[in-house]
Amino acid sequence: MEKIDLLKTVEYGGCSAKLSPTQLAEILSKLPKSSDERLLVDIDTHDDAGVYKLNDDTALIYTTDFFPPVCSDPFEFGQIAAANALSDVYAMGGTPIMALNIMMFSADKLPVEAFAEILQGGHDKVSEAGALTVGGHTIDDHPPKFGLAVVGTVQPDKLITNAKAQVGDALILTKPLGIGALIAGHREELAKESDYKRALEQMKLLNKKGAEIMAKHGAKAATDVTGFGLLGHAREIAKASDVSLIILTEEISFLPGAYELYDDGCIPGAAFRNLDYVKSDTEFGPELDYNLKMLCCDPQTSGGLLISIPSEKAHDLLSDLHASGIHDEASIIGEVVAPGQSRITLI
Ligand SMILES: Nc1ncnc2c1ncn2[C@@H]1O[C@H](COP(=O)(O)OP(=O)(O)OP(=O)(O)O)[C@@H](O)[C@H]1O
Ligand SMILES: [Mg+2]
Repeated sequence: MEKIDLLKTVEYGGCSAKLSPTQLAEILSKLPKSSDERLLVDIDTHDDAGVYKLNDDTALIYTTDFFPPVCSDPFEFGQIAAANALSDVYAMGGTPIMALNIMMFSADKLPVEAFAEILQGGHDKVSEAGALTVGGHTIDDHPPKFGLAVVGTVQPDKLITNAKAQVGDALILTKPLGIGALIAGHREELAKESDYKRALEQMKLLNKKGAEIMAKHGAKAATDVTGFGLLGHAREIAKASDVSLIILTEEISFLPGAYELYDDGCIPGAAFRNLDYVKSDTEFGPELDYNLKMLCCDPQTSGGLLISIPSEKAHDLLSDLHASGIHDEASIIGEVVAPGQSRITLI
């Protein structure tokens, strides 16, 4: 059988395919609100998932994410899409328990083997997460899209949201930035193969361990960094928590090759869209390097966790991330300060 290349089916894959955050925010602001005292997290705070309290011991976390191919290999695409969908449960401090496959695939346009391999890849990550695939839904559509709807659980008093960052907290990012750069660079045949492979590994890496470590250290606020880039998702934390954030670019880890790609002008369109979303309430330091500024808007697919934790606990949390052996590049990238004129200051 001829090797299937899913990237040939799309222009924008992965989380770069998300609707612009500016348009999404406008549409959501007009949606009728669901109100119920058991609803612990709703759309209002643009958080990673909805959360519903069943009783004093258990709340349900409910989320979905799906997108077009972000890589060539169907099995790997399935793994990445599933890792990305599961990530929202981890960002809320929860444990995924069940998943449904969401699949759009046209058997007229692609060999059905690709369909099976995407599902196998998804199943592989759902199993690694310790959750169960319990069904799904498929419609005929091209280019293909795949993702999950995931249900997780959390003890209500251990719930982590994007609305609980507090002045004095330190900000920790668990994975390096630059995934969007490497995907675009690979498509343009500008990225080194080894650098691109590194990006694939980061996308496949579950945020499970990072989430366990942040829960162990009592973090109260977090989100996962995906299509809106570091600044877009940081802004959601700042707004929902009514605080401001100072982010230091020199403390951020970037994937090898990402800076060089941006320097060569290989910047995904979604990075400009993300900049547009944050620029009105972000202050950029006068000496900030242009490529670093844009990399902070780089669209991530299955990116890391952005954690807000009291500063006195931050170093222990960071040590545990490094000791895990899978988050060597995690770092403290900034701090939470009282709300000021700008939601974010990027230096
Ligand atoms: N079609 C929609 N209808 C209702 N709410 C939506 C819709 N699309 C997005 N949202 C809500 O908008 C907010 C932001 O969504 P978004 O998909 O960016 O976040 P997310 O679920 O954390 O995904 P990711 O982790 O990939 O960024 C969330 O509260 C989400 O539930
Ligand atoms: Mg999220």
